Amino acid sequence: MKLIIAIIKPFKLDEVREALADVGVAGMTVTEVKGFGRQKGQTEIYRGAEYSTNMVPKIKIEVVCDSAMSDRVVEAIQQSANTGAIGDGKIFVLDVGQAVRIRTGETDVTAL
Ligand SMILES: Nc1ncnc2c1ncn2[C@@H]1O[C@H](COP(=O)(O)OP(=O)(O)OP(=O)(O)O)[C@@H](O)[C@H]1O
Repeated sequence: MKLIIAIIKPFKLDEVREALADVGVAGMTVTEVKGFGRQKGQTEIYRGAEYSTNMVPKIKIEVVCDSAMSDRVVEAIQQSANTGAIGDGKIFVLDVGQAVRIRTGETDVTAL
């Protein structure tokens, strides 16, 4: 099994979710996060003064899937989250040792 972590632009979430459903992803976790890549330098006004902030709102998607479908999941995210502009995000792929469905005790791929 693989854990695929994707950091994407928030407005791309619906499109990415649909693309993941199309390749057979059954579940995912979504978190609102902040981060920066190479773009940095975003500015914001607070009480009339301009402040530089390096932290840009992003969405983090976590998907655990069978290793055999990992490449398809990564491709679906890369294509659906892509605008061609800076800040489109990153995808990380990690190995997963174990999964358990709490309700039934099913394990590994059958727990996904
Ligand atoms: N090395 C990293 N480790 C963890 N998270 C990262 C890393 N790089 C980027 N991120 C996350 O991904 C988000 C988007 O990164 P971003 O797309 O700006 O990266 P980039 O390398 O500058 O690419 P681009 O040139 O396309 O902007 C960041 O806001 C941050 O949350």
